[in-house]
Amino acid sequence: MQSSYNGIPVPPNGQPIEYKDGSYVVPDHPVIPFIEGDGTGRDIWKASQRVFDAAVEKAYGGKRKVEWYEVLAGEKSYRKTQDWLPDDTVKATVDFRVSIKGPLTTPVGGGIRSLNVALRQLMDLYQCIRPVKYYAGVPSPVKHPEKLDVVIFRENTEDIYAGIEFREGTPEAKRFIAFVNDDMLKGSKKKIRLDSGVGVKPISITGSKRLVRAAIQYALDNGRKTVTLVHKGNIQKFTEGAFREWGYEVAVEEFRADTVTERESWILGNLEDNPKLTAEENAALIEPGIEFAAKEFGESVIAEVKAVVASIGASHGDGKWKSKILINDRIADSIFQQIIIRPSDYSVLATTNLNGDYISDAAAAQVGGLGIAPGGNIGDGYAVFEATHGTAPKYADKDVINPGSVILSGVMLFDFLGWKEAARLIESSMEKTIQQKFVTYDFERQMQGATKAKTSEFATRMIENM
Ligand SMILES: NC(=O)C1=CN([C@@H]2O[C@H](COP(=O)(O)OP(=O)(O)OC[C@H]3O[C@@H](n4cnc5c(N)ncnc54)[C@H](OP(=O)(O)O)[C@@H]3O)[C@@H](O)[C@H]2O)C=CC1
Ligand SMILES: O=C(O)CCC(=O)C(=O)O
Ligand SMILES: [Mg+2]
Repeated sequence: MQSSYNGIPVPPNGQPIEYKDGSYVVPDHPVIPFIEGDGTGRDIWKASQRVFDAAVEKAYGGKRKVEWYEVLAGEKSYRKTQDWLPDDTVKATVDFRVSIKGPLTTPVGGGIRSLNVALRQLMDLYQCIRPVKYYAGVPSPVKHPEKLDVVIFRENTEDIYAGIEFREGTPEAKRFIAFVNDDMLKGSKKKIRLDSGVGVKPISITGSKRLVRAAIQYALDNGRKTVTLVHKGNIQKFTEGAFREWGYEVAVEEFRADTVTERESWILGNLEDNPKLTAEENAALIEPGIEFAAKEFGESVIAEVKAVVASIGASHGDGKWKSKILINDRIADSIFQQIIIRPSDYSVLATTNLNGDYISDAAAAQVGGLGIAPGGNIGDGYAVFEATHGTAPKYADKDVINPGSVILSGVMLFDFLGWKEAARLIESSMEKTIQQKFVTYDFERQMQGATKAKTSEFATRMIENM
C-alpha cells in the first residue's frame, strides 16, 4: 500500500477494504478510489458523490463514511501526467479493491485503445454485470417496460474486444493474411482479401466457463429461475458456439443438482405427459423432422434421451425439474427481439463480450435509456463499478446529463459492500424524484408535464427525497 498514488495522498482517515477467504472485509471508513471520467463524467461524478455521501450519512448517522479517493485516468490524467492510464491508477484500484469510475473516451478508428477495456483486462475483471430493470415513472418506448428484469453477465476480458487487430496495409496485416491464406487455408477456396484489416476473436474455455459459472451462481443466490446463454454459434462455431457448449458443461458438471437444461426439460416433460413414450418417440418430439436427418444424428438424439433419463430421471423427473434453474440458449440476433416481445421469459443473460456490449445498450433503452443503466466489472477480489453509457461528449460540462447510471452503479457498489440501507435509500429517492416528474432532459422530452432538471438539481432533489 502506498501513501500516495499519482502524487495524490491517500485520505488519512480511511482504511482499505480487504479480501479474506473469498469475502470482502469492509471498514466503516473505507477508502474507495474513483475515476471522474471524461466528458459528462465530470458533471455526473459531482452529482453522484453528493448523493452517495448524503445516503450514507442518513443511513448510518456518521458511523460509516466513504473516504473517496480520486485516481487519474483519461484526459484529466493525460493533462497532468502525460499518461492515459498511469500504473499508479491501476495499483490503487488493485490495492483498494473496490472502486467506481466515470466513462472514458475511446477514439474511433485509431489513437489509443480503450482505457475502460484495458482496466478490465489488467485487473482481470471478467464479469461485466449490468442489471436492467424498470423504475416506476420512467418513460419507455415499449408498452410494458416493467416486464423486463434481466441481469446481463457479459464476459469482459476476451472476444474481438481483446483488441488484437492489424490495420490494413501494415506489414503485420500482410503477414497475418499471407499465413492464413497460404498456410491455414491452403487448398481452400476461402481466402481473406489482401486489402483487409483483420481482428482476432479469442474465446477460451477459461473465460467462458468462469463467466457462466458466475452467472449461474448469481441466479442461485438471487432466486432467478433462468440463465440464457446468448451466442452467435450457428455462424461462429468455434468461438460463440464453443461458448454455448462450455456454458452447458458448467451447468451440468458443476451445478447438476440445481439446474436443468432446456432439452432435458423437454425430454422429462414429454415423459411426464406420456410415461409410455419410447426413447425413439421422445427423440422425434424434441427434434421435429428427425426422420429426414442423417441416421447418425437420429441415433445421437435417441442416445441423448436415454442418457438424460438414466442420469437425472430420478433426481429431476416427475416435475422436479420445474423447480431447478432452467439453462437455455438463444442466438444473439434473436435475443434482441425476444427481450422486446417476451421480456418475462428472460432473467439472467450470459454472453460473450461484444454481444453483451450491444445487448446492454439495447436492453437499457427498453426501460428508459442509458441515463439509468448501471454496471459493475467484477473479478475475484476486485470490483470497478461503472455506467453502461459513454462520455456523451456533446453534453459535457453543461450540467444537463442524467447522473442516474453512475448513481445506480453506486447502489450496486453499496449492495456489494453490504451497505444495503444506503443502497435502498438511494434507489427509493431516485424513484420518488422521477415520480415527481423532476427529471433530466432525456426523460423530460418523453414525459408529459415534467420539469426539466439540471444534473445538479436532480441530485439535490434526490437528497431532499431521502
Ligand atoms: N465504459 C465507458 O467508459 C464507455 C465509454 N464509451 C466512450 O464514450 C464515448 C462516446 O460514446 P457514444 O457512442 O457517444 O455513446 P454514449 O453512451 O456516450 O452516448 C450516446 C447517447 O446516449 C445517450 N446518453 C448517454 N449517456 C447518457 C446519460 N447519462 N443520460 C442521458 N442520456 C445519455 C445520449 O443520447 P441523446 O443524444 O439522445 O441525448 C448520448 O448522446 C466514446 O469515446 C466511447 O468509446 C462508450 C461506452 C462505455
Ligand atoms: O471502452 C469504450 O470506449 C467502450 C466500451 C463500451 O461500450 C462498453 O463497455 O459498454
Ligand atoms: Mg457499450
